[in-house]
Amino acid sequence: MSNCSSCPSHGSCSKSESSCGVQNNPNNKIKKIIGVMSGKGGVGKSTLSVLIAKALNKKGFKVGVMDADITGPSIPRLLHIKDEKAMTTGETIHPVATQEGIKVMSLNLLIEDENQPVIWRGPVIAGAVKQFYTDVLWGELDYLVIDMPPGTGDVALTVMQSIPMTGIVMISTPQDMVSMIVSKAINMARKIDIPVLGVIENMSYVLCPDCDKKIRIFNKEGMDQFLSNMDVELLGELPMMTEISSLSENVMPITNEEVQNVLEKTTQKIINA
Ligand SMILES: Nc1ncnc2c1ncn2[C@@H]1O[C@H](COP(=O)(O)OP(=O)(O)OP(=O)(O)O)[C@@H](O)[C@H]1O
Repeated sequence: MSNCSSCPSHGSCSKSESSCGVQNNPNNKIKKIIGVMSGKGGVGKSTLSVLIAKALNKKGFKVGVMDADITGPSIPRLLHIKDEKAMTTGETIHPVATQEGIKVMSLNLLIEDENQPVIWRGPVIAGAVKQFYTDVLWGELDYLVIDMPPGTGDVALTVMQSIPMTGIVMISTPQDMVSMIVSKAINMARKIDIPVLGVIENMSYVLCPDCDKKIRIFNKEGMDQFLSNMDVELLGELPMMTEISSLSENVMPITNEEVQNVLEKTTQKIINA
């Protein structure tokens, strides 16, 4: 059932209640929904979804993470809850909460063996993601961070059309092919009228362990050109580093100053969205 008063887009939406296809669960009060998207797989979407959620949680906000990457769900591992299972009562699914209180829903929290593949066709996957919005008891949240499915296909489109998103943070890496595909994702978001809050360039450089020099493997000019062509803000550049790649094994927060700066700028942008 569509319910304008409980919708995160209430007040900024041009649709009437009768023309709205979004189903809001009346038991949930979610203030803002932020998608983390790329268009290209393997660029760090899930990693950044977790880092952004943790940064918002550290600021004292109530945060949830929805793992909409149904065929490659990695959020439970990254948040150290891979052995937990979500409970269901009737048609309601209860999210699993992390130690710091972040509520999480992922297909891997519903299946017995995380190593089993999900061999479903697009519409079934899209239906599962919609259920993560309508049937999960998120309760009161300041922010729901959605780790978007990779690509700009059917599932991403359904998520973007059926969940009222406040904005999208795009993740890219400094490679020509990636920025071309990320441009498609940015154009897709704009066509559906979802604001793109900015781009995080992940794996931008490696820090020399001896002299701290930034070693850039890819051409930086290509990224500058991409940002200006797409008229999109750069939220920051993240180094390629072990502290980030070992997020699923390491429970200690990442202390690197550059990572902190990128997360601070991103969370401020989300808070002001
Ligand atoms: N800045 C970084 N430094 C080092 N490793 C990183 C960094 N960002 C991501 N990785 C690693 O790259 C791999 C892919 O990251 P991640 O799973 O977050 O990408 P994704 O875009 O969500 O992928 P998929 O599309 O498959 O879901 C992971 O092994 C992750 O640990």
